[in-house]
Amino acid sequence: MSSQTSAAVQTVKVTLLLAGGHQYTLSLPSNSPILVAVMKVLASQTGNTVNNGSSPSQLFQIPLNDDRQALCFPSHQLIGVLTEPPLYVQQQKAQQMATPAPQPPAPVSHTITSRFVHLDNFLSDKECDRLLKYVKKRQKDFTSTTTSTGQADYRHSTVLYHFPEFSEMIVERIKGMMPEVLPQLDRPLFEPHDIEAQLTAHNDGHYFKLHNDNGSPDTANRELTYVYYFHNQPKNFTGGELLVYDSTIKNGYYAKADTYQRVEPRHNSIVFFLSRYLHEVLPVRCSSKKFTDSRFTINGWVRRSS
Ligand SMILES: O=C(O)CCC(=O)C(=O)O
Ligand SMILES: [Fe+2]
Repeated sequence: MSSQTSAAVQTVKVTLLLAGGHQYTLSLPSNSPILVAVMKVLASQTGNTVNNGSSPSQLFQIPLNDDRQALCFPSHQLIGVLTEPPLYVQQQKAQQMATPAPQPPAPVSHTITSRFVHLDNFLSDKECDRLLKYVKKRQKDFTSTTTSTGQADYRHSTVLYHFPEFSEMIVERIKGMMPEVLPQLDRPLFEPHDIEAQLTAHNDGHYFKLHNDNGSPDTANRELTYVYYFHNQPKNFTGGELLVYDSTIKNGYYAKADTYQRVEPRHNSIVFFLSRYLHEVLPVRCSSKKFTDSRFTINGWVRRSS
């Protein structure tokens, strides 16, 4: 599991001052990769006493308004940054930036790579054993999954909705991980309004086709999806990888790109990603067809208040 701590992370109000007198204000975690990139660009521009246009421009693509919009601009349009509380680029770093090795220009791409955080060893060995014994005992309580659209053949798996022996512990841990996970997904810290949890089993031939997790009015405030993977040892299925698709921006809205991030359902690992990302679960092959050999998950969603 990542050892990153949250102690120094705070929300920074950032106003981007752009060429032509434009400005945009957004809130970012102080360790946001976007904020770091913006400050680096400024520092590197300071190093060129006269900006003769020789330094390569990069394309900034910043999600705004809960991802309903994106602000895109080439880095040479960035004139200054107003931060509250004040942030200063360290002088030494700025000087290092001032003499950069020549770099090839960054390719201008309209594909936005989807971010995800995948952490191993989420539970202790003892907890995993207890969980595997628990699912075996509850096998008869699993029911077939459905989708909100009711579309047949869109999803095949079984699910257990009520499992307080584990769901309460998992939800508390997920909550405690928010300060570590959100900055890595470039999202500001927020107090979760609710965290849902369900226990799923994918056996032979099961899958979940392309979907997002917040596309209906009753799911619209889902911000993060988490999936905790576990299975019998040795593993007795193949497939079942999670594909998280990248995005492009079409007419100011996010759309699916052809590229994706592939997540292996590793035993005792947990993955976090934005619920708006399109994703799918590839078919599972489990020749024994035994329930206990399934690809198991505890998965759910972190909701914000509105
Ligand atoms: O099992 C997985 O890897 C993902 C499950 C999923 O996408 C969902 O339940 O919405
Ligand atoms: Fe999903």
